[in-house]
Formats: sequence, structure tokens, C-alpha cells
Amino acid sequence: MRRCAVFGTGMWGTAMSIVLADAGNDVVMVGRRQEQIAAITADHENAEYFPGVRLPDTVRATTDPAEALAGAEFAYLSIPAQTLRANLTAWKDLIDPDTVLVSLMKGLEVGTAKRMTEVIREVTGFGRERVAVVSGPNLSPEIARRQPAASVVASRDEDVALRLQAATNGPYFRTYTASDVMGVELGGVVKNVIGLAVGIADGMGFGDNTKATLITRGLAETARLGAALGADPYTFSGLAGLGDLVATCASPLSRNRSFGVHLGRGLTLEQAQAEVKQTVEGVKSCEAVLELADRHGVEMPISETVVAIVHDGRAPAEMLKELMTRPLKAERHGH
Ligand SMILES: NC(=O)C1=CN([C@@H]2O[C@H](COP(=O)(O)OP(=O)(O)OC[C@H]3O[C@@H](n4cnc5c(N)ncnc54)[C@H](O)[C@@H]3O)[C@@H](O)[C@H]2O)C=CC1
Ligand SMILES: O=C(CO)COP(=O)(O)O
Repeated sequence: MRRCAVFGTGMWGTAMSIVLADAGNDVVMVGRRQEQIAAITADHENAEYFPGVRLPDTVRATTDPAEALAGAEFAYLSIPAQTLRANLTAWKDLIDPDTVLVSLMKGLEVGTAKRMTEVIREVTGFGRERVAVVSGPNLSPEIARRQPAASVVASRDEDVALRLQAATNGPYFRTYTASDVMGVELGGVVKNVIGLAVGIADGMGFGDNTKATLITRGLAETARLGAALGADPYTFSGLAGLGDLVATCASPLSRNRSFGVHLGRGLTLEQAQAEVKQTVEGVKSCEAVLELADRHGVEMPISETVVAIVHDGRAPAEMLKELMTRPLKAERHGH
């Protein structure tokens, strides 16, 4: 039986562990809190996140990264993006020479604006055949309850993508391979920022026309950034682009969208943070997205609006007015 390590015992690490076990893998989760780890192994439940959802018997947990990594074919990383560099620096010498690192994260590193696979390669020195990403419309509460969904497994190495597809595909989780690692990652990162924007609009009391406009123009600015960086534009109409954007912007289960709703209703950043306790990647990553856009001369007006509201304390109503009164232009693909 194939061994998979999953770093992170939060919502997505737990849901992916269920997927991997149901797909026939032996799964070892790595967490930090002893009592949570013990409960996952003994009670087969991660009650903090998914009470009543039974984890398969082939899932166990440890606080010891070396134990989880021993013999692991794939190590999935599901921790907050801003903690990846420090954690991986501590773990890298424990990784077997054949293990492939798989990012499940949807954030950019603040300060460097690097994607997670870039951070992984920089910290470990691994070649591209040892790094991959999984991303798609995968709200963890639905996946943990085994509702059907699909996702993209991307690696620059075709053999790795196929092996990862085989390992990750299961009865209710259908995986598609891709080679456009950058596009798949950018889709997952920027959809969180657009999810915040849609949430803000919702919190301000606007309806579906406003939200559809933000989703569509949000996808346009995502694709514009991707094209400038060298990603495949078609990736953004796939599961890791449009698919994830729709799931996030439509669902009350999305933390990014919910966070936006609080801001739209007039809560401050701190008040919204107190309401949404789990990782909300868009809050930090939106600044890094803009940095990347600036570096490449790409206009991202919705992301700019989100940064202004989230980080500069600008009023949502004032920012919306600015967004609506930008210079008029033609709607063309890639613009
Ligand atoms: N929840 C979801 O539906 C999905 C989440 N993701 C991505 O997965 C990543 C993780 O998100 P979630 O599991 O939802 O977040 P979460 O907040 O539920 O869990 C985060 C986990 O990381 C751990 N953690 C926090 N700080 C840490 C640190 N400094 N060092 C080591 N571990 C630390 C926490 O203890 C927790 O186990 C994010 O990048 C998110 O965008 C991707 C797809 C779906
Ligand atoms: O990435 C996700 C769904 O694909 C989860 O979105 P949130 O992080 O906004 O909850």
C-alpha cells in the first residue's frame, strides 16, 4: 500500500486525508497538538473541524514529521502559506530521496510574492520532478462528507502527474492531470482575493449581477496576470481557475468569502479575523498578488480594491465607486 504523509491537521489536511485513504493509501497526518493527534488516531475523528465524520482506519496521526515521512511516496503540505518556508526548512532533511512534495496551499508568500512550489523548490533544492500541486473547487466540508468533486493535479513532470493522479483519484474525488503548475497555483491564489471581493459586495447588500460581474472580471484579471507570467491561459477556464472561483464566490462555506461579507457589513479587519478563525489566505496574499502584478505591469483593479479595503482601511462604498468609474474599455479576451 502506498504511504502518504499529510502535513496540517486543519480542514483541508483532514479532508484530503479522507480522500487519500478512501483512494486506497496509507495516510499519516502530521499535527502540532498532542491531544488532537491522539484523538485522530484513537477515535478516528477530527472533532474540531468535522464532528461526526469518521476517518478511515488507514488514517493515523503523529506529531513527529520523521515518522510520517519515512517511506512516503507523496507528502502533501496543507499549512498556512506564510508558515511554509520556516516549517519546510525544519522538515527538509527528513524527506526521503524519492518523496514528491505536493502543495495543497492557495497563497503567495508575502515579501517575495513567490508561489508555494517556488518556495518548496527554493527551500529543498528539489528538481521539478519532485514538486506538484493539487487545486480545484474543493471546499473541505463537502469533500470530508464525500460529496463528488474534481480537482487538478499538476506537475511539470508527466510521470509524476500521472502517479499523483492515481494516488489522489478516488470514488468521489476525480482528478485531472496538468503540466501548468504556475497557472494552477495562480488560479487558487487569486480566487481567494476575488472571493473576498464578492463577499464584500454581498455584505454590502448587493445581488447576483454585482457578484457575477466581479467573478467574470476577476477571472479576466487572473488570466491577465497568468498570461504575463507565462501560464497557459486555458488553465483559467478549467477546474483550478473558473471552477474554484465559482465554488468560492458562491459558497457560504468559503472562509475568504465569509471574511469579505464581514468587511462589507462594516466590520474592521480585526473584527473579521475574530469571526473567521481558520486560515483565510486571501487576506495576506492579496498584497503579494498586487506586488506580482506591479512587477509585470498587469492591471488588477479588483485585487487593488480588495487591498485598499482590507489593508488600507478604505470604505467599501468609496472603493466600489472608484471601481465603477474606471476608464471605459472594450471587453476582449485577455484584457
Ligand atoms: N479548507 C479548504 O476548503 C481548502 C483549503 N485549501 C488551502 O489549504 C491550506 C490550509 O488551509 P486549511 O486546512 O483550510 O486551514 P486551517 O486553518 O483549517 O488549518 C491550518 C492547519 O495548519 C496548522 N498551522 C497553523 N499555523 C501553523 C504553523 N505556524 N506551523 C505549522 N502548522 C500550522 C494549524 O494547526 C492547522 O492544522 C490553505 O493554503 C488553504 O488555502 C485548499 C483547498 C481547500
Ligand atoms: O479553496 C477552497 C475551495 O476550493 C476553500 O476556500 P476558502 O479558503 O475560502 O474556504
